[in-house]
Amino acid sequence: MPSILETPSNSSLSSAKKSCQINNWVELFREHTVKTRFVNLTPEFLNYLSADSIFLPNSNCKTVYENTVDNYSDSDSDSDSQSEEKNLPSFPAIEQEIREIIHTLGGRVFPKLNWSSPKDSAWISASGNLSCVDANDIFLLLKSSDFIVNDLSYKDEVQMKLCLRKWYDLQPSMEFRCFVKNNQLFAITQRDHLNYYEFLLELKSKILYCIKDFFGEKIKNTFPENDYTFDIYLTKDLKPFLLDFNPLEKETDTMLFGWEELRVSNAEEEIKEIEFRIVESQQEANFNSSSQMAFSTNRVPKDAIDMSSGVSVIDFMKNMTEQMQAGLTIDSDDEEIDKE
Ligand SMILES: Nc1ncnc2c1ncn2[C@@H]1O[C@H](COP(=O)(O)OP(=O)(O)OP(=O)(O)O)[C@@H](O)[C@H]1O
Repeated sequence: MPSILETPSNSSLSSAKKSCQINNWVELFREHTVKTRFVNLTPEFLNYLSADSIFLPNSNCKTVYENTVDNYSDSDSDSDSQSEEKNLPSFPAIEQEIREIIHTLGGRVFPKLNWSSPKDSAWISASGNLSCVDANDIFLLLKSSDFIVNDLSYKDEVQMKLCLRKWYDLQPSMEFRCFVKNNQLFAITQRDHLNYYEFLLELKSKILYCIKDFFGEKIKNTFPENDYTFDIYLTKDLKPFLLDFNPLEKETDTMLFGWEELRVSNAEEEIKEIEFRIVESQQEANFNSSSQMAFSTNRVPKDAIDMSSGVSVIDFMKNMTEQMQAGLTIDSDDEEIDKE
């Protein structure tokens, strides 16, 4: 499997990389993707995101993370922390815009920048996933993620945006990554390649048919590139929704395919058969999980968490767990994407 995070070899962006920015494609597929809003990010805010240590801006709203740190503060350190607060950056306009968007999108959002979500930092949030109910939830996830660091490395070349998408409790079994070369769909993989979903074996040919149709009717002549990947979510009625585009480049995760297999695949000729891979047994899922553990490089943030109050990561996690057990997790509202 290719490594997901690779430092760009040079700073110029490929055409596909440009087109795959969510702010560049979402309008083209408005009817076929989830509700999305954007916040323009200022240079000051980008500097804050790029700064090494994890700290939250001066703000009125508090996350579980901040409450945890506060719990550890004793009275001697209170005045110190008050004077530190004065030096913290603050972004009231961005926070206000985020609050309004969260409200418009129904109270919970999924955050990402131009290309990436902070999926490697879900562990730090109280919910254990990427759902955010206020601005500080978003800041904490973005500040803790290596994928976001990678997006920020392009900040001098593109206008960086914070993208907020309406939150849905998606079924990982129904997500598929599809590969396009020379404007032809030639391969599809189950996106959650670490789990075996027996029911997919029976649905496989229907799913293939749905994705093939959707590609031909909605994507092929609309997306302005010839080589790329797209991610599809199928509702329980097998209605396709677009989740994401990525360049057909080595930095994109290829799940059940090896990069070399895709690279050498000859899509110059007309594709007669699309290769569709799903996990076919529990043993295969176990094998994929153990390989993922062995080669994983993106599971924890690369920088140690700099907690100025002196709370160790272990104490922090312990306290976080206690708070979660006390009921601070966000409940699912069972909302389905097909109710849109
Ligand atoms: N609106 C949403 N609500 C809830 N979960 C979502 C939403 N959008 C995406 N997800 C989940 O987050 C995962 C990652 O989403 P997305 O592809 O947008 O992020 P990414 O960082 O670009 O990932 P990749 O690098 O693999 O392309 C998806 O596979 C899906 O499970």
